Amino acid sequence: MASSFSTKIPSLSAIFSIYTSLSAFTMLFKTILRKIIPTKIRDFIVSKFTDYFSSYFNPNFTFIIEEQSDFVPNQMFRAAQVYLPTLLTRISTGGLLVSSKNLNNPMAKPKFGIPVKAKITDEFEGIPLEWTLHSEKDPDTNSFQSKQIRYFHLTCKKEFRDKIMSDYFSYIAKSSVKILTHRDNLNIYTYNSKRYTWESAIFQHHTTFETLAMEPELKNTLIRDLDAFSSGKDFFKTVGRAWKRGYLLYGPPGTGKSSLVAAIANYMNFNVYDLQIQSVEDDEMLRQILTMTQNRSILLIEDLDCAGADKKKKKKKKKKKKKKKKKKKKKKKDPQVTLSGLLNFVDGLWSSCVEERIIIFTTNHKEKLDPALLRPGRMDVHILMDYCTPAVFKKLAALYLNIEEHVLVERIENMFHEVKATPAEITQQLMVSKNPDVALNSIVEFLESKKMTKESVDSEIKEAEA
Ligand SMILES: Nc1ncnc2c1ncn2[C@@H]1O[C@H](COP(=O)(O)OP(=O)(O)OP(=O)(O)O)[C@@H](O)[C@H]1O
Repeated sequence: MASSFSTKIPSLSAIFSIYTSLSAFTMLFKTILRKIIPTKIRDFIVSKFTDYFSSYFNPNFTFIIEEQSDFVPNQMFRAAQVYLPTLLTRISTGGLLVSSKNLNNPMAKPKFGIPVKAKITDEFEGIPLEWTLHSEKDPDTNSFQSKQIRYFHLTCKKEFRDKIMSDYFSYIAKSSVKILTHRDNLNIYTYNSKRYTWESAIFQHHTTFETLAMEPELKNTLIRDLDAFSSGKDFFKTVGRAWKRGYLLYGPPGTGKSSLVAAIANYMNFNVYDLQIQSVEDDEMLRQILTMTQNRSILLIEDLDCAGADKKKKKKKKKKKKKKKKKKKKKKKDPQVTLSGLLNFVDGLWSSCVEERIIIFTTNHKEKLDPALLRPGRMDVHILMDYCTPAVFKKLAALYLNIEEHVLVERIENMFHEVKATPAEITQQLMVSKNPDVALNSIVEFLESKKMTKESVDSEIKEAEA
């Protein structure tokens, strides 16, 4: 029995020789593989094997939702950004971001946000889900730039993948629209070109259509226009137009253009993106900046005549180009955004990258703007915010002094035929006192002195001409 057992077990030297042959064969095989198969193909095969085995054994499936998709903001990322703060109580790991941006009210309730790497659980029709926000430095930026790439991971069990794809994402999109429609605070954003990002602050401008003095007919027309825009999603789709509306507000300084923007934002419940176009380097940067804005928002470009969209600047630019050929100039400080770059967003292909967008340009000098901007179809509505008229004055007096009538009202209204005053100037006088006699007399004095100054300037001009 002992002898038959010993004959079945190979000797130690036999095992060693088999091991040596196998190792030699493996090494030879590896060397041949390395020599015959190019590195790229080898890596591909290895990664396929790894993917296959890891996905075979991993019961989960992960959706990756990047902030930018093909250089355009990913609407699903935005929807998740709006939706997830409603689930903050379900953060399972990590902490919470706490911030308070309400400069006007330090006692205001702080806002809570999702930190990077924190895990948030959700449940959809009984399916457990887990969200995680990730952020990495963009490998395409150099060491002086700090651009980050952000993306969400949404993980579920593999068997629910199709259900999530078909129903959950549309649920998130709908929820985010609902949340945005009923938001408590509006934000105003300004672009930080060093950090490549829009920075926000709470927008607390109290001007509404109630407190804005405008010709009543003009105000009503504007409100009707905004209502039609707001409920016009299907209409815009049917006629094949992007769901956006452009307003050009023009008129002298102090006539209420900025106040009107605030009234529109409050009426529509839209955030405001206030773009200082002078700080935008070129059309490419403009495209990137504007595609980072959100739906249901106002894009505001103030003082457009100072922003490279006026006729003179265009001519100047041509001259500059010629000069540049002769002599290389130092860094240019003029904005490089071209009119066509701007128009691309007003009515070009890029205008459709954000939905329910209001674009507002303001200018003190409409006559200086390039006619291309004023052509029909470019800015849908042109609104003149002008010097005080009797109707505007009556509204201001009612707002500031709570009066409908006064002996001085007619006198002041007649004075507006002889001397121009802006609503800003009139409100300054109305602030002098809450007593109507004092405040209205102050307006009379102010208008008299303005009239005298105007008359003396006119006579000086006449003398100089003579
Ligand atoms: N139409 C108006 N109704 C009520 N208040 C007004 C109106 N116009 C001006 N005001 C008052 O004057 C202030 C300055 O007005 P606002 O900044 O809106 O004018 P603007 O036309 O935008 O001026 P600018 O062209 O210099 O930016 C406002 O804060 C507001 O108090």
